[in-house]
Amino acid sequence: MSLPRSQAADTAPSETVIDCQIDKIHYGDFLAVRDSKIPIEQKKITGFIGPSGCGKSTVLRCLNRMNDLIQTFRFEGQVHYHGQDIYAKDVDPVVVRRYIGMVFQQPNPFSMSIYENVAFGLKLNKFKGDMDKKVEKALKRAFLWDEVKDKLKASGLSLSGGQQQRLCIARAIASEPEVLLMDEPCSALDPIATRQIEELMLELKNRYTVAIVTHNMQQAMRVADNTAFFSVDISQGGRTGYLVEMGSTEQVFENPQQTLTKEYISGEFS
Ligand SMILES: Nc1ncnc2c1ncn2[C@@H]1O[C@H](COP(=O)(O)OP(=O)(O)OP(=O)(O)O)[C@@H](O)[C@H]1O
Repeated sequence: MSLPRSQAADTAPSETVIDCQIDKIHYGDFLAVRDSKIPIEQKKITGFIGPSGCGKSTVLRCLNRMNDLIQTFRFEGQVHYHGQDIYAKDVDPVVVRRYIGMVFQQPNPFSMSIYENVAFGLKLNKFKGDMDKKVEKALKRAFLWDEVKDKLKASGLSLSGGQQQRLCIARAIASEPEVLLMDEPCSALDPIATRQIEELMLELKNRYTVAIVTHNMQQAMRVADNTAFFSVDISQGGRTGYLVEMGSTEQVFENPQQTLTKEYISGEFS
């Protein structure tokens, strides 16, 4: 089974690559997210913002079925990747994650060499071509090659936090996904490493479609083309996240349509 992928050269830049319609997401009996429609546009960075617990990470992880690994997780809705529902019965989540890769909050290189970290997914996918070339290309695209080219056999864990996160990005892009999901990729990093990752994201969007969860609104403003603002509904006695509004980052920050968005943004900036 394979999933369709964009022919980048002959598609318009604003094509929707992932169209996510969430009706309900439960963890056990807990309704975590409801009624949210989130289109992810090709070769753009989409930022997810909102208060703690509003479901940003849950929604992001839905986009490549990463939540399937949680036993209590239940999804009602559809996530269409180029029109194909990735939650359909015959779709293998492992294949989904080959097209839609993920980078986590804590840099999590494997306890193996820098080279092996990048080659890991390729070996898993039984890549038969020139591995050295692939590893070099991924490390170059992750802006890490110059810093590690003379120590590829050193442990990935010997790198600094920022370098480890760039290594994880290299690992994620080595198998050429189309979409990269990033769950607060800078939250464990200092300001300099954060800035490097932000610059890298801006470069990556020339080749990849990116969605990022961030707590940092300035970061969303710096990197995101589109922004989705989520909030928490406590009206029924629960704490259920939902999408309040989504649009271009400029529109959401400068001309929000919803009072909740206005209040959240002005609260953060005043
Ligand atoms: N594995 C899980 N089991 C049970 N509940 C969970 C699980 N993961 C998340 N939740 C709950 O789902 C809701 C949404 O969590 P999520 O982590 O997606 O929110 P978030 O907006 O990313 O939060 P934060 O900004 O604090 O990281 C929260 O109430 C959280 O407690």
